[in-house]
Amino acid sequence: MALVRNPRFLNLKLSLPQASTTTLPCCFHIAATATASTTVTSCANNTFSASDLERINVLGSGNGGTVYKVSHKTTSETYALKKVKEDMDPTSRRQLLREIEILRLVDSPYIVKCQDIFEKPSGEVSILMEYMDRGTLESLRGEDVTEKQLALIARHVLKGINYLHELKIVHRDIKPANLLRNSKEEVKIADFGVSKIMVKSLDKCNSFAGTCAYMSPERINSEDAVDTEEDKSNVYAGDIWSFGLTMLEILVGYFPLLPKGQKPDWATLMCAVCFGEAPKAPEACSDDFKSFIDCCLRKKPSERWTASQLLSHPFLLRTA
Ligand SMILES: Nc1ncnc2c1ncn2[C@@H]1O[C@H](COP(=O)(O)OP(=O)(O)OP(=O)(O)O)[C@@H](O)[C@H]1O
Repeated sequence: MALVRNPRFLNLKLSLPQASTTTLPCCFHIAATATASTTVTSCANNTFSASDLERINVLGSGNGGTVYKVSHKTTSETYALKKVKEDMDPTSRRQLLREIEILRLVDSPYIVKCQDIFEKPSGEVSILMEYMDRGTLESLRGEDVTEKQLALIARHVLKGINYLHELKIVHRDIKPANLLRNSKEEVKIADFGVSKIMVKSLDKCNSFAGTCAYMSPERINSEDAVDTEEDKSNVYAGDIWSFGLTMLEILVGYFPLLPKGQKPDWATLMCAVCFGEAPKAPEACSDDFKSFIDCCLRKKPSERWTASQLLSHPFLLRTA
């Protein structure tokens, strides 16, 4: 039984499905003259060299590696450098390849920008990203977030989700730990390790990838939660469920699928998602917020609003 590390911001991870390739994309190769550290491919227009960067401190670490705050020696610009483990298992390697493929595709003010990607001859890969100086939305823990502040956060995240969905990318791991803030009050989506590009319109996306606490009912139990073909093909709705849970969690201050203070475990969580009522905003919240959450957290995927529809919801008008 998987126990949750933190009772407020949950992080129950499950493994990725098997993919057909574990090789780096063709553009991702080391030049013949490779030295200890080589710039391999650039996500943005600028090209960096790893030797131009100076480590300042560790920002955090996840399953795939460690993220450092670094400074560019000449420009003094600050960046975040994600160093991926060298001894990656095939699953982590697939995750990295997916992340790189998507980072090279996306360019939006609502997605954490990838500046460059480096690979050492030893196989160690580093991803240079824009630095988000306020960390993840988990850092809002213990803060009294008002509905107005939340509406601003929600607008940014939804714009990012809408951008991804227009590119036919499903993020599949929207949660507080994957949403980063900066002191310009911007919120951006990060971590594309379990995301998927929907190549064909009939691609299914019900695999168990991501953080299960934030998974929609249809991703946990595709048999029970979907009745119609429309439900089955609406793979993007899973991101809306995770987004709705995340927004509600930030406002109420605890994981909303379980009673406050209850220590969650796998079975309780799965029952709550699949068999319980969809979580609702507390009575004390505004009618607009209650309606917003209701539009995100409908158990049938086809009844959930899309990111584009939610961007016109009255709750967000207070940020316009
Ligand atoms: N661009 C960034 N700017 C500032 N801090 C960052 C940035 N990217 C990551 N971090 C910090 O580094 C931590 C680790 O990030 P990373 O993406 O490696 O792992 P994770 O998302 O927490 O876990 P996992 O990869 O296992 O899902 C984050 O929780 C965050 O605090």
